[in-house]
Amino acid sequence: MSTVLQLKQVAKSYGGVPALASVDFALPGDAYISLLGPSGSGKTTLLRVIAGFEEPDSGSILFHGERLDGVEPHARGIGFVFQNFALFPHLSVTDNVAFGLRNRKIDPVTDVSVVNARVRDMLALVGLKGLEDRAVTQISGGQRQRVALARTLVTEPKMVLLDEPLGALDANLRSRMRSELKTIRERCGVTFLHVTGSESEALAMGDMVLVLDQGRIAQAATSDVIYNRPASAAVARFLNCYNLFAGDVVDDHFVSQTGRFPLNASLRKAPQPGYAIRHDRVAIRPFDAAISTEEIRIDGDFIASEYSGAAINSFFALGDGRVFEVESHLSHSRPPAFVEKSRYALVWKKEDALVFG
Ligand SMILES: Nc1ncnc2c1ncn2[C@@H]1O[C@H](COP(=O)(O)OP(=O)(O)OP(=O)(O)O)[C@@H](O)[C@H]1O
Repeated sequence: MSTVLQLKQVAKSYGGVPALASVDFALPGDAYISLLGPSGSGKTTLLRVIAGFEEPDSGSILFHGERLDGVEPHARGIGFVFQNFALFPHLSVTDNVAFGLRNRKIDPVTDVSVVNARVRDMLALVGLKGLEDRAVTQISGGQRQRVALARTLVTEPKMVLLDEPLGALDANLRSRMRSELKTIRERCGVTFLHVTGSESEALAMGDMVLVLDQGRIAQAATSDVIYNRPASAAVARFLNCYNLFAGDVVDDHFVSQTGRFPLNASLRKAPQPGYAIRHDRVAIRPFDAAISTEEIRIDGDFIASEYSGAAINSFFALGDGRVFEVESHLSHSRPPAFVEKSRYALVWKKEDALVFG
């Protein structure tokens, strides 16, 4: 697949503090890309640099093989959808969408019948037929999101950047708009780069997921690889589904404050040593249960459980005061009710742990 956008060692600092330390990646055409990172990792800065609202201090950005240095934002052919949608409140749905087309700096469209036809097609594409004359103050949040998208897409950008596009919507609408956005992207065939702080959104939407950590790409891979094989303890932490231990690899053990975990062979190269076991890879057994030689056990005092539809998440206090989480999927069997403050064995297979060293 051809490369649409390539960043090489892009860096940007504010007042001597790096927001982007050194960013390298290449994005394929016709794909949905999620950009995931915690608050302050540089996501918005990265989008602004790609869009041309900020110039990088160093490094290069190539769009369809051409360097973008000094190219004005409106001349880049890159659309931008803002988190708060930035619609004109006094204009109708149609006029909001037409605005970008009539007023763009390069090649504005002045023929009314052409504008009307393009806007009509675009409103149909994003599912807003019938709402053409409504004021944008008289439509729902999800519909406003679609107007913002239509207004960007009508200018036929070669790529679209979306900054937390679902952040302003309620939880219900957010999950509906995930599949809407993916469908709309498939219809128009351009690459979307979607910034989000939500790991579930990033994994659900991205054909490829970029994980940003302290101004660097910590991992770029498919959702499946990111989820099952995070490249570092930092990536595992952002996924919110791993218990993590700091410590060191000593001979064939990982030694942490909580205990010494025997290792199986594979060790992943990473900037920091760490040990990770996914919440749903852990079994909760009675305190007096025995384990096999292939298993690892730690003890924890039950704190509480949280029911979340398809799963129950149970929390345990470890000897060092840390909280350890176990996810039991209800498609297996429902776990018994655990007794508060009672001690249980928390057991996993050696081979299920990820060990970074
Ligand atoms: N205009 C600015 N002036 C000074 N510092 C800035 C500016 N913009 C961003 N920063 C700093 O750069 C770093 C990265 O910020 P950025 O907004 O890109 O992060 P983010 O990942 O988008 O965060 P969030 O998810 O909270 O929006 C932060 O430390 C931030 O304080």
